[in-house]
Amino acid sequence: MSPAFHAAARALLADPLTNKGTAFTNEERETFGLHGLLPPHVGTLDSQIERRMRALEGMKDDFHRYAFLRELQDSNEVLFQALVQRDLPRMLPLVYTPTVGEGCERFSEIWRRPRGLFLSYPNRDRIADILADPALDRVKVIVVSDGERILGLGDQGAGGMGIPIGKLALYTACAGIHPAEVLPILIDVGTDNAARREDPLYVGWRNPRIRGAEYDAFMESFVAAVADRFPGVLLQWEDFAGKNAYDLLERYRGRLLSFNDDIQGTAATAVGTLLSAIRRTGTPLTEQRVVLFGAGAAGSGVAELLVRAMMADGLAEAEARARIWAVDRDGLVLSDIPRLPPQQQALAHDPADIVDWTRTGANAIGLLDTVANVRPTVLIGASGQMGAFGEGVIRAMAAGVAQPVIFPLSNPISRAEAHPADLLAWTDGRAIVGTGSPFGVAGVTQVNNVYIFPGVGLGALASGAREVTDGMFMAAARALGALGGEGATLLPPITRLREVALHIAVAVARQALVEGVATVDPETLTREAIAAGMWEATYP
Ligand SMILES: NC(=O)C1=CN([C@@H]2O[C@H](COP(=O)(O)OP(=O)(O)OC[C@H]3O[C@@H](n4cnc5c(N)ncnc54)[C@H](O)[C@@H]3O)[C@@H](O)[C@H]2O)C=CC1
Ligand SMILES: CC(=O)C(=O)O
Ligand SMILES: [Mg+2]
Repeated sequence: MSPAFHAAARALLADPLTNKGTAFTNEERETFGLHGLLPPHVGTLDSQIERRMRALEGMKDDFHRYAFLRELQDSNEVLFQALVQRDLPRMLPLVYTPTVGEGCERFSEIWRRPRGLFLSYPNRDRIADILADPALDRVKVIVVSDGERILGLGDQGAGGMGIPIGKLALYTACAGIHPAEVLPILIDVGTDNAARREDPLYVGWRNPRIRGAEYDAFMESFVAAVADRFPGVLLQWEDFAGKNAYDLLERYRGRLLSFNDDIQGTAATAVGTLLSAIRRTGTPLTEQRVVLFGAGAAGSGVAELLVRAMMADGLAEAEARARIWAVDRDGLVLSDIPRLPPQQQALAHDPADIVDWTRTGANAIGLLDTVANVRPTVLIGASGQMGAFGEGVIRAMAAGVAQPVIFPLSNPISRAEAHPADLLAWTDGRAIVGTGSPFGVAGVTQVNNVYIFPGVGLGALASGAREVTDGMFMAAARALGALGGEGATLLPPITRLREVALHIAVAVARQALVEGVATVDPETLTREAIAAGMWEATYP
């Protein structure tokens, strides 16, 4: 064997996209010169899964399981995906929320080998060169974050890369996007998290965050380079903080096929779940009274899609907005509060609306007073504030409604507004509860945008959409809501996420056709055709 042949054999094993480990057959070992590099046993995907499951169960905690699975993904993509897909309810909490939160906080500690791209500010003039890598020729889906608002855990800098990696693992697991077609990107413009910067192991750029015009110029070069290198790529903005989340979405949704998962994906998830919930309670959407706690990207996204859904059901815009109340860090969002961010101005009530409210204090109106006066049928948390839904608030809500719908959406578990078991206890089991992360409490639905983004992405790509419209998210929400749940839960179980993604993809693709943003022949856009394009985790 020539030196080149030996090198090629090693490269085959080193590349997670080609490595089959012990599952290389004897013929393949012969052809590719793998004899000796592998032990003599010829395994199967099943036996490999069994071995990894045993290793996983022997580990001391979920963080180590997360690190183990990341290493497996970096050594053998088929095996990683087959393992994840075989037991999604067990694996999702390990590769995604809640464990991915700790995975981001401790990203530098478990850094082993590269995955995806780090586009750091010092490399701002090299973006096109970096993207030119032929290994990226097949990329169809990008998830990008700048790490500033990682779940409810704040600024994690370069460690935020755990989120694009996790989201894209789910694009493959749920929407069947081939692992060679996904690209996680971390925009490293520094971090304002001093603990990260001062950590000697930190792998990111040790600099306070670049902001303002420099940041905008950097993002502009990034988008221009992506549009040039990957025409038609679907780009998902993820876990950007505050104003950047809105600005990037609005600035670029017409230039790139793109959406913001925290604003739009979360909105479709929450509205879809709510549509399922109201089939249980029997109260129409147009009669719901909704209190949102935390009116940032996720909360305001939910509110705007709710307004749209209520208007579709017959309310005037003002009537819909009158039914939604937002509480943020300065209390009830009112139009006379100075310097409200634009997304909150749209949700603000007139102070005249509350003149006859009973109040427990003279200052800002908090959640308890809001709940006591609005008597909401629905309470949604997207604040990242652990325990914000306390017993008093929940009992006040439950006093006014037979089946309170309560969704503490914040992730990970350490940031949830309430523990679902408490919500059930304080409402004598009457509450209909949905949480962002899985708590393992029977009858509680996981209300997480993983129910939406894989299907929206798949539908947008399948239809060759020129943009991802708000109508496509509304269609996704309705499709999700129509699926309903099993037993007390509102959505299909996690085991069925692949079916859910396909179902949503079909609805999204049809909506793209209706709105005239699809570019493929409508005849070809069948459920069967979309399903046929979904990659299965088996060895070639
Ligand atoms: N379940 C799901 O699918 C999703 C859950 N989330 C979760 O929602 C949370 C928020 O995410 P984003 O909206 O993107 O963040 P964000 O930072 O845009 O919004 C958070 C909002 O909460 C407000 N807030 C902070 N402290 C508060 C307090 N003490 N009282 C009232 N309001 C307070 C902030 O002022 C801000 O407006 C995170 O924990 C995130 O993990 C986000 C997206 C999807
Ligand atoms: C689920 C998600 O996207 C988040 O918590 O940010
Ligand atoms: Mg997110």
